[in-house]
Order: sequence, then C-alpha cells, then structure tokens
Amino acid sequence: MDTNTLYVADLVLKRGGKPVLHGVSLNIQAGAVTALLGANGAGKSSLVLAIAGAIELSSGDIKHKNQPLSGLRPEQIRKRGVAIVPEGHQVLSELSVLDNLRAAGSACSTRKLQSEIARVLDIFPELNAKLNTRGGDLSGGQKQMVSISQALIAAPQFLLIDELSLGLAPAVVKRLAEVVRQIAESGVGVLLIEQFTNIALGLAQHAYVMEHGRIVFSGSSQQLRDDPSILHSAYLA
Ligand SMILES: Nc1ncnc2c1ncn2[C@@H]1O[C@H](COP(=O)(O)OP(=O)(O)OP(=O)(O)O)[C@@H](O)[C@H]1O
Repeated sequence: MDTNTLYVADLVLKRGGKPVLHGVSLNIQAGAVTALLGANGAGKSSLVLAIAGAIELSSGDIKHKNQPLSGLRPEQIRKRGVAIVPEGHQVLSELSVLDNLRAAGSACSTRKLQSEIARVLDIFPELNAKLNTRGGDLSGGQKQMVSISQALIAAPQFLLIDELSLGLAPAVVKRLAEVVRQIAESGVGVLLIEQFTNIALGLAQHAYVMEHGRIVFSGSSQQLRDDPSILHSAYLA
C-alpha cells in the first residue's frame, strides 16, 4: 500500500434512512489535485463528510499508511492528517480572524500554533490586514481564505475542499485556484469539489464523476476535457 495515498473503498452511507452512497471507491494522491464532479445531490458532500468522520458509514474502508480511518472521530481523523473545508465558507462569525485561526489549532502547543499561523499567513498574506476583523464582517472570499487556513493549520497531508468557489467573484476564484495549486505542489493531496468544471479540470490530474451516489467515471482530467459528453450526461442524470 502506497503511503502517499488515501484509500477510500466501497463506502455505503444512508442519510435520513435514504441510501446516499452505494459503494463509492476512490484514491486521493498526495501532491496532486483530484477533482470530484457531479450534479447537485450526487453525494459529493456526503462523501467528504463521511471521509472526515462527520457522518457515520454503514460500511466501507478508509485507509492511510495502512491504518484504518473509518470509525474514528473527526478530531482523530484530523490528527491523522485529513482536513476538510466544508461547504459554505464557514467561519466563527463572532471571533476575529486571528481567533478563528487559533481555534483551529487548539490541539497544537503555543509555539507550534504560532508557526502554523505564520505559515498559513504566508499562503494568504491578504489575511494579515484582517487579523482583528470579526469573521462575520469578512467578504465571502475572505471567509473562504480563513476556512482554508483553518483546515491547513497542523499541516494536513490531505485536504478535502467542498465547493471552492461557490458564490465568489471571478477574481477571488482565480486567486483561490492558484492557492490550491500551490498547496498541492507543497505535497498535500487535495480532493476538490468545484462547480466550475473547467477550473477543477485545469487544476486536477485525476478526476472522478459521481451520479446518484456512485462513481460513474474515473480517469484523467484530459479524458474529461476531450469527451465532454461524460460530464454532460452526469449533470443531466
Ligand atoms: N442532512 C441531510 N439529511 C438527510 N439527507 C441529506 C442530508 N444532506 C444531504 N442529504 C441527501 O443526500 C443526497 C446527497 O446529497 P449531497 O449533499 O451529498 O450531494 P452533493 O453532490 O454534495 O450535492 P450539493 O452540491 O447539492 O451539495 C441527496 O439526496 C440529499 O438530499
């Protein structure tokens, strides 16, 4: 088993008694972006939440470095190097940006937390001027930067991003795409859910397409660009 890969195998999941994932398998490679595409309701968010331990699986395996992650609590999964940027650029709106970052690193020692905050501010230098601003007073793009920064604290090996650009202005989307590329180049494996398929396929080497709780395509981003009918049928399904 390759230690640079997060293995997800045969995930079965129900929500509200309804089957949502019907045996989903995928691999996320460290140091690369993997795109996860599919229409609303296909099960992408549920998959990411299940990998992060936020919702309970009926069955399936999630493994990294030969260790099972399935069945662990979210904070244990985080400690093992898998972090999530949930949908909707959520931040703690009453806390300052700096306190949002501190809260994300509450498991770190004070010294480690300082160096981690400095590291994420190197990635998003635009947050330096906002450290004392309340989370609730930020623009959507700034909130997404804080949300990604929170996930990056404690240097995860894998980062699962649920909707990078939803509702954000084109200039911000371009900036966030640049950062995702940089994060992957630094060695992190990024699973990217992104409504703009051209952005996702521009960043990703490998892509998966989901339809009604199943993976219906796994292959190179180039293949999906060359044959748009695969995506068209998934988005119309
Ligand atoms: N909290 C919930 N409780 C019960 N069912 C849910 C819940 N959230 C989502 N579902 C159902 O799970 C299925 C998959 O939804 P999910 O949000 O995972 O899809 P998605 O591909 O991420 O779509 P979207 O882009 O709309 O978030 C849908 O049928 C949805 O109705």
